[in-house]
Amino acid sequence: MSLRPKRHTQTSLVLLLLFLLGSGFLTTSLLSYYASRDSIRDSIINTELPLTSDTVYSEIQKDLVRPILISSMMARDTFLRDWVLAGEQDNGQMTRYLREVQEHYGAFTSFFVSDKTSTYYQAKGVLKQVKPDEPRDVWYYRVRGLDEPYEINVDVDLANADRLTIFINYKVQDYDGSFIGATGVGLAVDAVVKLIDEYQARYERSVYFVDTTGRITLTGAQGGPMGAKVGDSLADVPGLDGLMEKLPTPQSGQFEYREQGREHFLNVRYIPELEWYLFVDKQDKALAGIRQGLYINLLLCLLVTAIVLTLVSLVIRRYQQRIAALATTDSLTELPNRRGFDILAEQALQEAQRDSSPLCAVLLDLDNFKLINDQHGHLAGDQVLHDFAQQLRGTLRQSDILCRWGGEEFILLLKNTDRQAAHDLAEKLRQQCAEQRYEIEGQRLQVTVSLGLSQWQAGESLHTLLGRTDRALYRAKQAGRDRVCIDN
Ligand SMILES: Nc1nc2c(ncn2[C@@H]2O[C@H](COP(=O)(O)OP(=O)(O)OP(=O)(O)O)[C@@H](O)[C@H]2O)c(=O)[nH]1
Repeated sequence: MSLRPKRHTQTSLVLLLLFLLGSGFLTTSLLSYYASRDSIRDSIINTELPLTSDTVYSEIQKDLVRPILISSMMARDTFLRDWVLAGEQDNGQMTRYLREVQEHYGAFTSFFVSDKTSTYYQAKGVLKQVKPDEPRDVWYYRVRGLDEPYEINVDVDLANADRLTIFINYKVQDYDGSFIGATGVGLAVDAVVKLIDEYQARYERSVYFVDTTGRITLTGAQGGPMGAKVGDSLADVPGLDGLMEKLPTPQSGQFEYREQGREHFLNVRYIPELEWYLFVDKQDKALAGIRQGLYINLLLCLLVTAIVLTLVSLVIRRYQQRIAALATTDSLTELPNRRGFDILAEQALQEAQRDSSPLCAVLLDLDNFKLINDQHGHLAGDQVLHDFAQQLRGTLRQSDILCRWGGEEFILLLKNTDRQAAHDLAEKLRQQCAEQRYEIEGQRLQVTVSLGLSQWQAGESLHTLLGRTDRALYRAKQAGRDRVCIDN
């Protein structure tokens, strides 16, 4: 015998819980993710990057701008100009002057080129004569035609075994403003590259310089963004499309862009002395960290939701089964009640219809039960009912359906049982009951039972079958009780 509870209430409750827990967890996880992301982004954009940029800028001031100032000072030096105007008499004086500047200010090289004699002076003496058709001297003739007072040029230094050098080439003019030569100092590029590497290591940022046209002018030893080299244009560097969208031509400001799924924060600052832009680029790692935190968080929420839902559905299912059992079970005899019988009988009738198997119904009614209650009390009556039910259950097969029909009346559905077999069984039950003695409070009570029996006819409804069975029972009572009557 099985009584199955319906599942749809449980499913909708579980779905509701899933929705509530899921949306709750998702909302809190996303809110905390966005809050931390915004605060990290805010701190990087508004504090960290500008601070780094300021620091790098001030170091640049010291390391790159200082040579410009020195060169500017040399160009305005009265000794230098007087010496040139006096006809460049004593080379030793100029050489000493350049050596003093180089040593005192820690420059890599120092030079003066006279426009009148085309002589290239440096700290160790006269280096050579500059010539317009010599490719290495192009810079000089360019400086001569400059509108601005100076230029910064990255070039090889003949005086220092052709080392790559940043030259500050300053125009020298006499007291009337006529061009009389070019002077300045040089800074070894590898020293500047080392400086950039130091910034990058210290601040964990990518630091490089770009000129006004977007061409990379100076990078660390590992190159610029995506390994780009000096001279490359940012627009031509593969993978920087995100940056180019935000910043087609260099300009100062804060920018955010994506490169191969990675978030970048960029601070760009114009250095007027160099006419270069300083790029300080931070590839975000903190945001990737909190994004990973979000995924772990969501995974945990999913796990908790799954555990909670599993537990809840187990509990619900258990209680549903309990409630269903309570609703369909008679508490005194622990047999199915009428509601339980309706479910079981419906299934039994369908089986009989499908298999064309015989099925019999038997109604059992204890005789003169009122007397038991009246003479021995209601509790004794309860005990008799309980013991009678147990006795019946013990005699019947597992497949037989036994229910308490109400009061002192029971109903029995016998599957795969024809009228004759059912009658034999009913007779056996009647005899058993008549022979049984119920031990209650020291007394041995005896009851008899009347039984009405009928066989189900194909296509017949449960209601009709029970009506016929009830009539058979009535006849058994009328005929004097303690007997079995079969409906014809
Ligand atoms: N103790 C007890 N008595 C019950 C219960 N249900 C019904 N009864 C009693 O059973 C008695 C049935 O009485 P009647 O319907 O007159 O039938 P009867 O006395 O058995 O007489 P017949 O059925 O005609 O043989 C009533 O007194 C009910 O109160 C129950 O759960 N416990």
